[in-house]
Amino acid sequence: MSAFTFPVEVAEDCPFGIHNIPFGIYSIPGQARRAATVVGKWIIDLNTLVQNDVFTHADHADSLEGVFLQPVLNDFASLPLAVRQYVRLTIIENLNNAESPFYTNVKVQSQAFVPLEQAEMHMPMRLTDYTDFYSSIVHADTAGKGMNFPIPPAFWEYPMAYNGRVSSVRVSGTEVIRPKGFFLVTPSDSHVQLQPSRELDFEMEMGCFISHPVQAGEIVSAKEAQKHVFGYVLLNDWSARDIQKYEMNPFGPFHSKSFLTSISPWVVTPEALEGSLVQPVASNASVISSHLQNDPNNHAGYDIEFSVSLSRKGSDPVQIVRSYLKDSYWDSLQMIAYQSSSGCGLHTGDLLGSGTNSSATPVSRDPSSPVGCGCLLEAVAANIGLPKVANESVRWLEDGDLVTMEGWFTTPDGKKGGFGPLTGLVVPEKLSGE
Ligand SMILES: O=C(O)/C=C/C(=O)CC(=O)CC(=O)O
Ligand SMILES: [Ca+2]
Ligand SMILES: [Mg+2]
Repeated sequence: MSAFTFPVEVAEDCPFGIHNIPFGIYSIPGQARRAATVVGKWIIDLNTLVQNDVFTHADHADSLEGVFLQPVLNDFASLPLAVRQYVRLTIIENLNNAESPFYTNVKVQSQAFVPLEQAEMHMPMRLTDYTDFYSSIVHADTAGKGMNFPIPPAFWEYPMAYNGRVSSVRVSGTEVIRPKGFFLVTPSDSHVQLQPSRELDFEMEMGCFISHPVQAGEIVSAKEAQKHVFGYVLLNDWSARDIQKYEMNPFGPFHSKSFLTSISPWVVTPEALEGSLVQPVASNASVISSHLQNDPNNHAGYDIEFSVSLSRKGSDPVQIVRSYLKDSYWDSLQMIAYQSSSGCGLHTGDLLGSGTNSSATPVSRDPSSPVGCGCLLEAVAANIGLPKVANESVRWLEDGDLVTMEGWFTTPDGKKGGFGPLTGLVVPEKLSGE
């Protein structure tokens, strides 16, 4: 028997309580990748639950055969919402029942539970498309000043976006190789040179994975978009500001953002976020296209607290950023609606980045407290002093910096839930031949 006993122990600071039940892809040495959820310090292998008849619903059980043996969650994500909700609720019910096979069945006990620290986490989805949006007024205003782009009129009309590079989206823990790009070595130079970025940055974002496709030619309204959401991950849109400043004229970002985008491995469902629903985002109260207008009773205005911590030269991590999703001007349902507007269609596995999540930084604050900037560019542009790390002032990311993002919310039982950490270690650029 495993040490998985009733009642499940979930530490105060653990992101994975009984009502979170995110979905992810894990492996242990010698075994293929497969689907799991997580509670406390335990991975729960989902196919083992299928094989041991935990999911018995007459309408849903058949569709779960083999689905959790896939190396990505796309097949699960494309199942009807009722099936996915049934899986989550059945797991919660079993966790709360001392007589459940989770605690009493020898096979389930010996095969379903894997200590989290023994598992390697992988990309949860096979990505089909990746779009990154622009939804924070504070970010658009402050970072815009840093880039010499005032907030454009379109910002207030729809959630603006650019197309990202699918193959550059990688799971948490992937090293951040310092990117190279073209920019002036000194401002007086007449030509740019290909060189390693000196202004490497992070962007604190949330990613939304699509479940049911939107057919080509079909426009989805924000009011109808919820049924296309599979779930959410944390997303770090690593950005090279020197490359970006040169290349974003007049096109969108290219090399400055296409080297790596990291995501957290656990996909948190909209159901887990229901305890965090607050009011619809601010754009709903202004004049916008009717198909972008949210249903006040079915929107994605969640109260999620984000943080970014930085460790430099192996120092203790220092929380340098704290921001809130509720400060966004646009929500993920409006992003789905806007993405669909051209008739391009959406696919199971499309990833929509929220855009940098920033909140106001109080004018007078303790210099050691985190700032609201969702990226370093904002702090540089607005001359906001970040808390010191390893007794040093922070401007841009240095080789050896470890960046950790977190996102916390309230699960439907009123307890604290989280995404789990999203990390990336900055390593030097590769020299030719390496
Ligand atoms: O021009 C700016 O203010 C900056 C634009 C971006 O960095 C693009 C982007 O990734 C948008 C975002 O994350 O909000
Ligand atoms: Ca971004
Ligand atoms: Mg990126």
